[in-house]
Amino acid sequence: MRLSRMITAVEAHAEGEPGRVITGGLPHMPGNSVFEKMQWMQENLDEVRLLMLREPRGNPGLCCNALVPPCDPSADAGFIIMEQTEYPPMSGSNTICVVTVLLETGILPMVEPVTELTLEAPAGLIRVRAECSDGKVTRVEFRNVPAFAVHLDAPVEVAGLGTVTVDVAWGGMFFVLAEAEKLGVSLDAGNGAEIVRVSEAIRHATAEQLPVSHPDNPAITGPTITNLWGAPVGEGTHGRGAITLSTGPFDPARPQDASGILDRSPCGTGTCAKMAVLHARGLLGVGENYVNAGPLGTTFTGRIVETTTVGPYPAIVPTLSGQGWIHGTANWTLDPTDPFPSGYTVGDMW
Ligand SMILES: O=C(O)[C@H]1NCC[C@@H]1O
Repeated sequence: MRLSRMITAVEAHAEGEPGRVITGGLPHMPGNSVFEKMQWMQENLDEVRLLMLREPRGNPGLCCNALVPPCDPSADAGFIIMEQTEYPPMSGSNTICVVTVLLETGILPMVEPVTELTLEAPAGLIRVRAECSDGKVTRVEFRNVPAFAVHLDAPVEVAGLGTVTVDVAWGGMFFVLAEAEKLGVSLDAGNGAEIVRVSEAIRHATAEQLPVSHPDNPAITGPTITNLWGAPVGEGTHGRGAITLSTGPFDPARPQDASGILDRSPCGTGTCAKMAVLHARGLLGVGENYVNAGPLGTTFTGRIVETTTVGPYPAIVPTLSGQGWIHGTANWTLDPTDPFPSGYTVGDMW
């Protein structure tokens, strides 16, 4: 066997959303922060993201993370997040997967009943409190980067839909948010194909008409991801969301061919963006919980712990919690003669 790559990974999911964690096999990535390492990877090693996320080693619904040494001396580990069309600066489900893998495989020591640690994400330092019992991480709560709304009730012209009223908010990624009922879109998981088509059209139009960038890091732009939200349906929940991740480019001339995938979890950064919008509208206060349900009925619990500002925007500091589960380990390899060194996609499911 000849190998040009051998990548070890632990397969995990957070409330249903898969987040593969690469634990070995990648070269040193230079940079003075995990954000810079992420930029280096994007420019020099993007084939690894494609290799891991595309077929035959991946699928449209997969997210992936690379563990990297942190640059900030106060951090215990660093991680670069990879999704189908971007390197998100932060991600809730991926943070939960990374913490679960770090502690349940012994990369970092687990202390029961609570392990406290700090991760360096591309978006910054993330303080984590993991509840642990009998060697299992039973809940991961993290203090997210500050979340804020940039646009509230902004009109966007969307091909095929007309004028759509949207919010644009940052929760670790830049989201465009719209109310599903006003669009006549059912949030039932069985309606996933329509949710994805409508969401991609809205995201594309919003990115063109209302482009945004992060005041503290203008290299972070968006919106790149969509949150169609609705009224709660499950007991003890406060809201419901269907988050669409793009899986390919959007062609405005062929909106019916839009390719995207629903987050299987309630989406941690999407929940934080929604909380920032609710807070900006005076509908969610400091100390209040927001339990958000995703397409599988699983939940993430958000909580506003304090307020702050980011550039010109009033912001909230949210915590977010949920659980992750390891469901496999893998040694992914690449034969130097493999004709698909970056994997492949086929239009039937991408
Ligand atoms: O939980 C989250 O924040 C994410 N899940 C997949 C897309 C986002 O990164």
